[in-house]
Amino acid sequence: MASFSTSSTYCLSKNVVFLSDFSPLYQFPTQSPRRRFSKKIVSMITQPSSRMPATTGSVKSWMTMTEKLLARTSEKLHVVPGENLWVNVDVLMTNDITGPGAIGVFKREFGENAKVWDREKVVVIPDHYIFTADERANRNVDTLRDFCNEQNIKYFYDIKDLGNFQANPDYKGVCHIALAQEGHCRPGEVLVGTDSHTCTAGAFGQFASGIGNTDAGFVLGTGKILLKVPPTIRFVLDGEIPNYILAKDLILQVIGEISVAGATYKTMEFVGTAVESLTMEERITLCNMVIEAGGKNGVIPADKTTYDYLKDKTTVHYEPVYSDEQARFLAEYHFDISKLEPLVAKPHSPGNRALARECEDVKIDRVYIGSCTGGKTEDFMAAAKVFLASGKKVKVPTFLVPATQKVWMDLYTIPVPESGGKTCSQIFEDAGCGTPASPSCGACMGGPRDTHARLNEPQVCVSTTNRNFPGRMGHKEGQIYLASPYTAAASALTGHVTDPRNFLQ
Ligand SMILES: CC(C)[C@H](C(=O)O)[C@@H](O)C(=O)O
Repeated sequence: MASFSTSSTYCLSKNVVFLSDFSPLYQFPTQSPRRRFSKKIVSMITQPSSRMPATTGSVKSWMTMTEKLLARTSEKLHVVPGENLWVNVDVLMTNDITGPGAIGVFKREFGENAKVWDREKVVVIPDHYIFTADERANRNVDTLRDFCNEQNIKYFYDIKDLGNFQANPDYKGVCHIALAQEGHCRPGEVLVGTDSHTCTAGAFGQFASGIGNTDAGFVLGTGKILLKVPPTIRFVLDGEIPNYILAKDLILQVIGEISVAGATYKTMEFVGTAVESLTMEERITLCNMVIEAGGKNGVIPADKTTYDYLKDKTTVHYEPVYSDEQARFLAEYHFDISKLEPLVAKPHSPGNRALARECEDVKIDRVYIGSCTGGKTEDFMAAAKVFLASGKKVKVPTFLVPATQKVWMDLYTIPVPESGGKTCSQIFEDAGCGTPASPSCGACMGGPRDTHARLNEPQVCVSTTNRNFPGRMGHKEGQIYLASPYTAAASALTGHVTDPRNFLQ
């Protein structure tokens, strides 16, 4: 278990309560690396069960949200942490990096002519290495296209004209944000994807988790996945959020507290008045980074904010679930967010938390605003607010990579509050930033050498992305400071890591 710092530097009246011990149940099964799917198992789990779970008995069993989500989707009345379940998947997402591998497993195990279990539940989103001349990267997108055509996949967000993303109306961009914007994230459901940041969708009150290609190949064939029920750690974030703090600060605070292994194979459930006050895009940021603490999934109870966001995005009926008041949590952490200060994660770990104001001697070479974590409309609005408040120009190259086409469009059309009607794009131009680039994961994960904004030199970058491991954005000696869009914009204006309060107060 992580060590729990009680340092007052972070000014939080926090306490940690350990509520129960499930530890003997976390043993991972060992598997042969060349496991092949047994025909018997496949047919056993794909046949409808003739035996319904018992409904008699007077003992009420309390469950957490995640336990309820997994119980419902495995057709059980009650589940406990550590239990292995065959879960029915509502949505399987794959992208251009992992999709070809998952398709390969599916074909190998189910046969060249096999059909996916449900053509409307597979969502295929090219987004990572798109705007590149790299032949292997281009081939990956072609592989996705061939498969989607062959299988008649309903939701394939294709791109053919790499020279002009706008000529591709189907193309969306970063998969986790596209999933949300296109209405594939719904409370009460199970969404899995071949990308570790699939946990993002937990913001909608659903079970969402990244899976490997072997599991994805199996899901493609059967619609089922074998999951061990994770125990839940509850994070209670209370207090009014100061106007210089964003969800990125909240999650950096949490990861800094519990470490990058502090939630390994556990659910991170976020509640409290601060969480309730977050917009959907901010909730997305919070859940997006639970994997950086090892979390199996992150989850936020659905509420009016969720339902309002979904109103014009889906007509699918969904049923939210909530943790019982008496549910058993592995531990509970309490944070008073009103006292939080802007944070960064220093190189080379998302858990390397520091106060932005304590890093102001760090000279930087560039700033990157983009990715599933920090490339949403509200992230750019936040950066624009800082540029607007300063009235100054950036001192270092500042790269802007909108997550999706919709975000890109928003930058050119939505007026920034209190700007006299200016859009983000105008404010960025006035501040001397780069032009918003074609939507994709861009340089967040490095990518081929010709990727826009890739770190090709051993430079220091302040970034709104989610990972700062060595080599993550390209160069293995690059240094990445993870930060909120406020802190990233403030740092761009000074050329040093900078606390945004220098401009926002
Ligand atoms: C491409 C994918 C395998 C990878 C992940 O799973 O996390 C990427 O999205 C990332 O953020 O590092």
